Amino acid sequence: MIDRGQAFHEQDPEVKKAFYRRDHTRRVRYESNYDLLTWRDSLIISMGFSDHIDADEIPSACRTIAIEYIKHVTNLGDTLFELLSEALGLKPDHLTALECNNGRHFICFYYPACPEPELTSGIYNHSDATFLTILLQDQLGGFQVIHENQWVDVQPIAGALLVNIGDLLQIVSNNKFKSVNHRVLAKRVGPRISVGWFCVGGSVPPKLYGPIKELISKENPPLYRDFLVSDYIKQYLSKEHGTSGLDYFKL
Ligand SMILES: O=C(O)CCC(=O)C(=O)O
Ligand SMILES: [Fe+2]
Repeated sequence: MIDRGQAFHEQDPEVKKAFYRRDHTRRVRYESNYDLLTWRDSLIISMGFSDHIDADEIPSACRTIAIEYIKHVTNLGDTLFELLSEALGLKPDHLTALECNNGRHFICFYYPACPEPELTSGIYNHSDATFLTILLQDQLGGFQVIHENQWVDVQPIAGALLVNIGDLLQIVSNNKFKSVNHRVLAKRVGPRISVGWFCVGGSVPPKLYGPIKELISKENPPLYRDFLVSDYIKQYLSKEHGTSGLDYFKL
């Protein structure tokens, strides 16, 4: 997947141009220098509105492997949601019944070598506005998480996947799970390739989420108000970089 993702990003710009769009309703799109604060390009396949992927829409450089990868990572996500449900003391299908595994986005990132890495970042400090994120990274390194107020390198391990809890899972679990702040450093060496699988929950028709009722009691009152994923994302995007939308939904 890493090799074919790199192959897509290293094609002639004329070929990539066909996928370049800023229209977020498009299911397959290529973004370059999206917000100028990040030193990376992205190939996005959104399955947010429907699960069906039209193979012809996916760039031929990575089509076969991307379809295969999405199938496997979606299965893995389903299994993780079962385990996470059980860890909360709920039935295994609880989180999938809430459609936390829906609203999936596959993104293949390309972080080019950067001549002045101290002036930018691969992706700035943030937590994900997702329920769950599964990442595949190459061997270059640069991914860091905050641990005890310090940035700690997450060393790549060949064949390993990185799983991050996102803000939305923190809310529905009423803080039993915590989303993690992370970033990717820009580097003089590159490119770094990573592949993310993000799921932001059911949004068609819009679904109201909030702390799971079974986790609420007199001793554990709800810490957040109910919200629509679209409202959460709107709030998240309106914030300064490095702050999540969690505070806005706190009771
Ligand atoms: O590229 C990576 O390894 C992480 C990307 C990331 O954190 C994000 O896009 O939210
Ligand atoms: Fe992230």
